[in-house]
Amino acid sequence: MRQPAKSAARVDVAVRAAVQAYVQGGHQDWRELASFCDQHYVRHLVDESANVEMMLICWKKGQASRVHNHGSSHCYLTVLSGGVEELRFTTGDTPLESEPTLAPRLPGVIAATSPCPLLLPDGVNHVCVGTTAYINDSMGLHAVRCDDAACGGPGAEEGAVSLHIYAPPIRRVRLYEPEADRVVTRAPGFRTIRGVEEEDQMDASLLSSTL
Ligand SMILES: N[C@@H](CS(=O)O)C(=O)O
Ligand SMILES: [Fe+2]
Repeated sequence: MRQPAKSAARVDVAVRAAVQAYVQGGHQDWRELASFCDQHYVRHLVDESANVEMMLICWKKGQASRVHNHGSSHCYLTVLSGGVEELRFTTGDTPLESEPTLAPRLPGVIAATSPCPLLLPDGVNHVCVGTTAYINDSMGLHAVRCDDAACGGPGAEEGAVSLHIYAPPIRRVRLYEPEADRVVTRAPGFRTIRGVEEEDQMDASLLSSTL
């Protein structure tokens, strides 16, 4: 992230203030956009500009993101309902020679390289309602999961809903797949954009609206 520290600090103050005002205001309008999918977590774009994008992510219990980066963006994750667990990873300092490899045939997939670097666990955060977590690529990678352990044990909620603000919008992510020994580059998709369903994204098996 090539951004002066002062400018990053201004973004940080502005985003946190806006999010906290929204949370403290007890707004419920996000519920109109929130819908879940049985197969995987889903992303709903609320709005975007050249500098920032805002989305809701709906997680059923047990659903998780794979280990990923955030395409050089600032990433703010605020839980609106339920709770999620964030597992952090680093890849260590060793530069790794990587070669192109077979990429999965899924929408948005751009390329894959092998091997997958060793993923070193770097902490666990439980993000509860009203709390904001922050990550960028210089801090490492993460995988997020919704389960009963995340916050407060079994609840009546169907799962969790989180509000994500990425600055600038994320156009490419890297997905780390140790089981396939590869790193996949993908353009992330959405289940809905400003409340309108993305028709080509409705086949859950294509993982289009997840990373
Ligand atoms: N960064 C992920 C959600 S999370 O795991 O932070 C996404 O945009 O889909
Ligand atoms: Fe993420």
